[in-house]
Amino acid sequence: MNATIVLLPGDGIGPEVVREARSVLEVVARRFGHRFTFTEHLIGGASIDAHGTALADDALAACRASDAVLLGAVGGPAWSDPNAKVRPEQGLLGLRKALGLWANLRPVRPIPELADCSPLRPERLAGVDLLVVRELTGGLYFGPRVSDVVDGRRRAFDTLEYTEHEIARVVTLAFELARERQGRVTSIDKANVLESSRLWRQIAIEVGQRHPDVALDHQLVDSAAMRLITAPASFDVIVTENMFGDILTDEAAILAGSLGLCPSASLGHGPRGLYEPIHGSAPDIAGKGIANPIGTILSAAMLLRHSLRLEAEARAIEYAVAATIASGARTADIAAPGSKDAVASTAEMGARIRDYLGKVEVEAVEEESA
Ligand SMILES: NC(=O)c1ccc[n+]([C@@H]2O[C@H](COP(=O)([O-])OP(=O)(O)OC[C@H]3O[C@@H](n4cnc5c(N)ncnc54)[C@H](O)[C@@H]3O)[C@@H](O)[C@H]2O)c1
Ligand SMILES: CC(C)[C@H](C(=O)O)[C@@H](O)C(=O)O
Ligand SMILES: [Mg+2]
Repeated sequence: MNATIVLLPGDGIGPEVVREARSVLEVVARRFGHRFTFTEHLIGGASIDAHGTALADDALAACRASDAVLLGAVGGPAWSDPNAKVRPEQGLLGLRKALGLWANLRPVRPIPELADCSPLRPERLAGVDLLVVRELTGGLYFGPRVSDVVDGRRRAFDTLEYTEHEIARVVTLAFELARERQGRVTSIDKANVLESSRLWRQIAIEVGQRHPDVALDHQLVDSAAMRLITAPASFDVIVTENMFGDILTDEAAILAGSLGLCPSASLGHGPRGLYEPIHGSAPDIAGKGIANPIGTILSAAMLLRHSLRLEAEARAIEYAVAATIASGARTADIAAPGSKDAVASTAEMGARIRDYLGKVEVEAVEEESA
């Protein structure tokens, strides 16, 4: 197939990890006989420096015209002045909104060989396989906001606002995805305090009534944060509002062993999606060539699966990542403490994954995925 993929490397480690994911996609194209056309654009701080805006019109137009977008990360200390008029994160939020990407899928499935990397005991990690469906274009991120001075005192507020429609579509998607998995949805809210959460819970119940084959339970976000650590295997699909989902998924990433391992897919009504690792620009390690590229490479696999409907190709990447980990390759973030094994750079990890991809038996993977 022919597909146009826009690359938005962004800031910090973004360009380092996107470079590896692009090379992985190029190997997939060669092995499976596709033609992927890549165009690259600036976003975030890099775009502010070049154009004065976090996402220029031509970059957005290219994303709109593409089949899928692969993004690295935005942000960093150079653009973090609280008084700044323009911020890198506006580029990412604007892109999600402009493309209508209201659902963000964040799967977490710990790899057994990496159990040592997690601060949790291995028995707690047994059977963990969860998917967070995070609402992505509503809530505190997009509600009315004010920062002003009243009677000589500074004041600021953000608004957590949701409509019935915004909640229903993302909760419905969570139920549909649960049907393909273990058939359980946990809706996470703060219904003991927030009006928006009480509406969220009512809608979740109504959507649940239309999906009687899927089990629904509700949890309050504070105790859910605890249960993610004490009983992570009790979750199948989690659905939650934007900010809760942001926070809970960084926490859940630690079940996998590192933030650097976790991919995501942002989807709306059509096939076009935005794919990005859940981590940020990691200013503390940027430029050192040591970032873990796996979250971005697995995001590229999600791109193939969800936007291009290339299931066999997506699985081939996932097999290659699993084989690479099984062979002992480790970037610094997933190296066993005190391990004497040579630690792989970002580029070495990418190259090892591509080597395994080169050995995948294309026909066997295609048959298995059919
Ligand atoms: N999607 C995005 O673009 C995105 C996501 C989160 C944060 N951010 C931005 O990134 C900047 C830094 O935020 P932060 O430091 O709070 O979070 P971060 O995710 O950038 O980093 C948190 C910690 O995880 C480590 N880490 C992250 N990704 C890694 C990887 N691939 N390999 C190895 N280690 C990795 C970092 O070194 C750091 O110690 C901020 O400007 C923030 O707004 C962007
Ligand atoms: C950078 C920031 C706007 C973003 C978010 O909060 O959505 C990030 O933390 C994420 O998880 O993708
Ligand atoms: Mg986040």
